[in-house]
Amino acid sequence: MLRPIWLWLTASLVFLAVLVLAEYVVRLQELHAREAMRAKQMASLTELRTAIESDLNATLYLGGGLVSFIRARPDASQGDIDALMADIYHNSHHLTHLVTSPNLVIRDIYPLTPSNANVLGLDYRKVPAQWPAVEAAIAARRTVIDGPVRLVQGGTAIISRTPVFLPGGKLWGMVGMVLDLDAVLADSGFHRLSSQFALRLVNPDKKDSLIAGVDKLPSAQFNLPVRVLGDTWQLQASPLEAPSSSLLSHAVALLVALLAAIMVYLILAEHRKVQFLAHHDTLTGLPNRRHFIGQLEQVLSQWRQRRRPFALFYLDLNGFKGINDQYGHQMGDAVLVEVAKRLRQAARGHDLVARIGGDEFVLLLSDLASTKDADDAARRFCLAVQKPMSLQGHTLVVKVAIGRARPGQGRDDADGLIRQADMAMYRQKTELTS
Ligand SMILES: Nc1nc2c(ncn2[C@@H]2O[C@H](COP(=O)(O)OP(=O)(O)OP(=O)(O)O)[C@@H](O)[C@H]2O)c(=O)[nH]1
Repeated sequence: MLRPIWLWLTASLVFLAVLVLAEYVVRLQELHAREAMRAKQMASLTELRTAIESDLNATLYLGGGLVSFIRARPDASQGDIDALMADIYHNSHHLTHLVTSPNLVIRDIYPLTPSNANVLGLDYRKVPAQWPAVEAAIAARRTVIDGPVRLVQGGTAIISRTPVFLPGGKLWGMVGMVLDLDAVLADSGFHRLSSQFALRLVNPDKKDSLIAGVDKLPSAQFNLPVRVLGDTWQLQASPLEAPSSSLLSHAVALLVALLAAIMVYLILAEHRKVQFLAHHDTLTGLPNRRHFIGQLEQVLSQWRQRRRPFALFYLDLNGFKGINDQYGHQMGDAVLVEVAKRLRQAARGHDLVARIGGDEFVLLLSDLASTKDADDAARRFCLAVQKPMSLQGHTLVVKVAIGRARPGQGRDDADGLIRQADMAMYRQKTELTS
């Protein structure tokens, strides 16, 4: 029969196994949720990157038209160039102004506002703040993006400077475009996404100098290249909200494991109860005939192999029917319980006491040193039962008859030996009565 410790052990194992499995499922779900969230974040940032790129490049490519026009018609009148500059300005969204500087001296600005009119006639070579960028663009023979710079009229801007080389290779001068960076970022959704991400736009070619966004980002989880003409900037981002692990899911996993363990414990406990009832007498709690025969068969098989001595006694109460008749059935039950208790107390550790009938008990002593031991035990059992017992306000003395079976003197199977002991008991009872 299952021992209680096994019930606890099995239930604990089930608890652990189910908990590990449930936690695995919860972790898997969390991982999926995190991956889905990351994909969503990546999609938002890619959309932002594309918006910035297309906005800036579309405007800067329009400037390319002006450069091509000058290259094709270096002798075009200022009026023609002004008309083209106006056209470009009105076809772009975020252009603050355009500048043309033949021979590196600012000649035209569109639109010509009072604030920038005073830079007309400025020679780049004489402005230390601007000359390095102009010189770099000439050396690279391509458009160089500079900025961000604070505009006199407010906001930040980026400046594109394109050197214009005539077909013979001679430098004509520069074409400059000033773009309102704040407006580009606002339209692209940069500020809107700043509520979800710590965002920054940097120029890696200039030691990660900041173009827009937060000053510092210790570990950017997203890094997207933003291509602006020939330059590549970096859009760096880290989500502001860390993915949270759901406490509720872990609590549910724990609960499921606990319920599984409780269910297994109850099923095993019920199974144990059924097993106990099948092998025990409900009144006295002693093993019943079925259990006794099973044990006796084991002892018999050892006896057959090694002749290991054992003793089997059949013990019957005398005049038990009279107790029932005189004091009632309940008193009879109490006597049976008391007898069972006394027999159990008189038995040694590995002796087996069972109740196999109304007032009939059997005793199996499987570890005997000698025949004398068996006689002593029989006496001990009889004396134990025959001591006066006080039950329900009455004092009773219950006498017993006992008989012993001796293997090797008849049928040596379990039923045969029990019958032999029964008959020996019956002989003693008849002798006592007569
Ligand atoms: N109270 C009670 N009585 C039982 C139980 N099982 C059987 N009995 C009664 O026990 C009695 C046993 O009958 P007998 O073997 O004739 O009893 P006895 O009076 O001891 O007879 P002898 O053995 O010849 O001395 C019967 O009256 C049964 O009804 C039980 O569980 N409880």
